[in-house]
Amino acid sequence: MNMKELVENFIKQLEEAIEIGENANLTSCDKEISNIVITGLGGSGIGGRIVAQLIEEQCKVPVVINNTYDIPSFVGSNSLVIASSFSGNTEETLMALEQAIERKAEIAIITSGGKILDLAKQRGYNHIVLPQGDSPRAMLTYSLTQQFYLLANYGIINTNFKNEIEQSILLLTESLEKIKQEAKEVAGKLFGKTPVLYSEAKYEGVTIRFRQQLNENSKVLCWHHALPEMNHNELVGWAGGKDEYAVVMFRNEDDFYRTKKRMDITKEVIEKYTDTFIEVHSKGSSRIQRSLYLILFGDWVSVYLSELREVDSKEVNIISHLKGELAKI
Ligand SMILES: O=P(O)(O)OC[C@H]1O[C@H](O)[C@H](O)[C@@H](O)[C@@H]1O
Repeated sequence: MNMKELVENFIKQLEEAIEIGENANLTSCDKEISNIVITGLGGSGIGGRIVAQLIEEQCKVPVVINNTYDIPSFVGSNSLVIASSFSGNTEETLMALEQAIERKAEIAIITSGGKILDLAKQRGYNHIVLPQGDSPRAMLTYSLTQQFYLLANYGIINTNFKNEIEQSILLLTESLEKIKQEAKEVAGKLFGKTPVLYSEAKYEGVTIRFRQQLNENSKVLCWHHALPEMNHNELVGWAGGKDEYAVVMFRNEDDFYRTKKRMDITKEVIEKYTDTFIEVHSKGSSRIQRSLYLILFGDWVSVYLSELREVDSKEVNIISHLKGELAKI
């Protein structure tokens, strides 16, 4: 499947992801979990980051997102370490996992195969197996959904997420044509420019996902930042702004009221320096729904922009080259 077909499958994947989670064979643990580390890279790390933000209101223990070889020194026998790797062979994730095992953490794994699945089976760790496929970033629906199932298994969150994902499926199905149309328009405005992506802090994971998709699918450089922090540094940097930069600001009905005002003022400031400032308003009655809405929107923008740029949205040859070079060491 090409990337466009994979993005086209987003809603279907979500349905399948629920089924996989429902049928997962998970065991509970007696330990009291005092902290959680979600470790993974790229398309497999971002699901954890987004979910960590989505559960903020009900999760009573700290959740740390880890995107590197090492794990934080606080990880110990009362930690839950969730390792997410679609291929199951990403070296950073495997090394972080080894350390978590040495520290006797509770381990849970999300993967479609590879070394990590072998390890999970050998050692009897809780694991959820995703369907085979390619491009981990096109499998986000699965890895994100399974994060919820694992967290619910350990009693970290309640099971309301299932209903929320089902509601999201309805919302996305209803909104799909509008999402695609708006995404196409936004891609047209981003074409030939450097995208700059903003959102409120609690939606930063979703904005990072958008950046990653523009990087890998559209093959463009871009950056992101979140409010209010952006107001305390980057806003000043806009003195060096120009029309070459195109801003996309995600706006959500649950953005904090003071931050909404900040967004309005930020827009007024930035519009003095660039003629492209696009506001995208999410839809949905919950944060899960709004997040999935924006993720799908961003995925479509990345595909449409790749078409305008006449690049293959799926290939990531440069990453394969990098991995090849690393394999020689
Ligand atoms: O999910 P994994 O197999 O661990 O892959 C993690 C990352 O690896 C590579 O860098 C891919 O090009 C990325 O698209 C992917 O997200």
